[in-house]
Amino acid sequence: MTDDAPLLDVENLWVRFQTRTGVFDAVRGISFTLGRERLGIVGESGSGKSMTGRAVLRLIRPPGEIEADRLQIHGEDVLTASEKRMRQLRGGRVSMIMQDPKFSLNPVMTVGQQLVEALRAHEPVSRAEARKRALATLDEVAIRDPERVLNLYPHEVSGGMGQRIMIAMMLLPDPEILIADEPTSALDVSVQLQVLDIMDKLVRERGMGLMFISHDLNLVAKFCDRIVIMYAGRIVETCKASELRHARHPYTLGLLNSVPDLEHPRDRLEVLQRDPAWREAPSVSARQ
Ligand SMILES: Nc1ncnc2c1ncn2[C@@H]1O[C@H](COP(=O)(O)OP(=O)(O)OP(=O)(O)O)[C@@H](O)[C@H]1O
Repeated sequence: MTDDAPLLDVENLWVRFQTRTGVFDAVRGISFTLGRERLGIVGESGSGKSMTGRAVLRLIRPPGEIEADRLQIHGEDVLTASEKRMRQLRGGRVSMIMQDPKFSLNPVMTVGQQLVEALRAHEPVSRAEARKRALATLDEVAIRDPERVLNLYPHEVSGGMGQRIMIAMMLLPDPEILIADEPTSALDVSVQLQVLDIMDKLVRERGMGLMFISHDLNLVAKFCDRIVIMYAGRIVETCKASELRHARHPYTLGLLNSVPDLEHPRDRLEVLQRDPAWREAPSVSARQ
């Protein structure tokens, strides 16, 4: 590991699946880096966002295959790491938050048991110490009465609280990188922003790198420092969030215009027109 290495360094990443009808490339030669910043990965369904996030942790299940010229977590090669090492990295240095906490939390263990186990899997701490840290972290994600919540089972908590518990669990081992894959899309709109705010605050305070995967370009623009736009497994455009208004690619413009805006309602929403040439254009590099 070298200290000046980016937290994530990805060059020419491919994710491919052998299917009955031939080879399908879900990610087609993308390159990006992640520093201590909030990087948004945006694109429509099927554009390869989730596969990119999963590939970083080598979580692509067979028959899926990963290929890359470089795939490094803070200077460490993911492609050649042992499975044992990958288990240490997952949930240790790199945490991943998925869409729906109900599927990520174990239904037959209390919240407290899961938080304690999650921490003890990565650090040799006593149960008492792990419990203390779990309580402190629940407090950080704005959960009132954390003592009571530790004794609850996942079905006894609301979606918003479940997702905050997941965030607490992922942050307990103090990761350097957080990969959040549509972390709030299963939540009510009112709870979404609350959960995002908490995540944002923690990422900033801890100086972590965040890879935020979402189909919602407007949300990502508010919440991230830098944006990568994916289409058909490639990066078609990348820019600072603050410069999104200068975006040029018609796909990016289409994504910006294809969502309803309550402040500026329009009679008709634009239909995203696709040009077959976008598929074939070379991927843009989002390395810094
Ligand atoms: N086991 C598989 N075999 C073949 N193709 C697959 C397999 N798993 C995923 N894919 C394909 O890979 C492509 C990229 O999927 P991915 O989940 O990364 O998209 P996404 O951009 O995250 O979309 P979503 O927002 O719907 O999750 C999709 O077209 C999907 O159908």
